[in-house]
Amino acid sequence: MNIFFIGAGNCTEIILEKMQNCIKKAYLLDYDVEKINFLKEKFHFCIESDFFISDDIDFYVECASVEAVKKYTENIIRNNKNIIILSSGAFSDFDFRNNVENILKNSRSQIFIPSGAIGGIDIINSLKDEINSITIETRKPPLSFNMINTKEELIFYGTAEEAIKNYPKNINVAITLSMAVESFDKVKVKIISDPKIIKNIHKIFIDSKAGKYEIKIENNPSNNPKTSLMAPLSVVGFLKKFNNSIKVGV
Ligand SMILES: NC(=O)C1=CN([C@@H]2O[C@H](COP(=O)(O)OP(=O)(O)OC[C@H]3O[C@@H](n4cnc5c(N)ncnc54)[C@H](O)[C@@H]3O)[C@@H](O)[C@H]2O)C=CC1
Ligand SMILES: O=C([O-])CC(=O)C(=O)O
Repeated sequence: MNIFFIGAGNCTEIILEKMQNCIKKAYLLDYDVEKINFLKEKFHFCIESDFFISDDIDFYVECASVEAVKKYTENIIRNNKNIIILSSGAFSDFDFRNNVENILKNSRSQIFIPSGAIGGIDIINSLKDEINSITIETRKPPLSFNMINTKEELIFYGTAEEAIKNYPKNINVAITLSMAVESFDKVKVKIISDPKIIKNIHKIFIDSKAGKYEIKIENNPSNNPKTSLMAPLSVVGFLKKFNNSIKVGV
């Protein structure tokens, strides 16, 4: 499999590590050359690259930033290529979302938004219109927010759209939930900076006509304290099962 990675940071390193037996060529794009050089040293199949489109590439994988998603997605889907997007926060921008949806009407591309650092998307996919409200409470150590508070602090309460504007590297999960439920009004977000914890904890509360659901996720952080290890692992899980004939949990 040949993969073009947008972003050569923490998540890309974890995906490369876990997929090294399945990847033939990994093209790396990053404006930080040191990150690229580090990964080239570590994995012989990595190639530094400017952005390009080619039939040689099986998947584009974005592990960079909301800004990078906005910069590269249009070109990828106009050229009928598939992309996996971790910085799902980009979809909180109505104009971007609308443009992407219009292009996809005449494209063979598929955009895959992995469950990332959370779970419960299967419940939302099943219930959809039955859902009244979703709340996500995200609790991370102060370092994730570049804070040094010594007492627990509620640093945000509001909509998913406002949350990602304020915390673009910490709360993509709220936009993933909004995309799953196809509504940007139903998801409310609480963000807490908590000095007592060392994990990234997400609690998701779903109130629906079919029942009530509470999901608690206690993620170990990766080398980037903002990012839970499960986020890149969700991309690995997706890539490994993409070609399976039996798909579980769809
Ligand atoms: N959907 C989810 O559940 C989650 C999403 N994320 C998101 O995944 C993304 C990657 O996370 P990490 O690997 O931990 O971050 P990281 O900061 O370690 O790596 C990102 C890399 O992308 C590069 N980059 C950013 N914008 C770029 C651009 N426009 N052009 C070229 N290079 C660019 C940076 O220089 C950096 O090397 C982040 O946006 C993060 O917020 C993280 C955790 C969970
Ligand atoms: O990794 C996490 O726990 C969540 C995260 O950073 C995000 O959604 O952007």
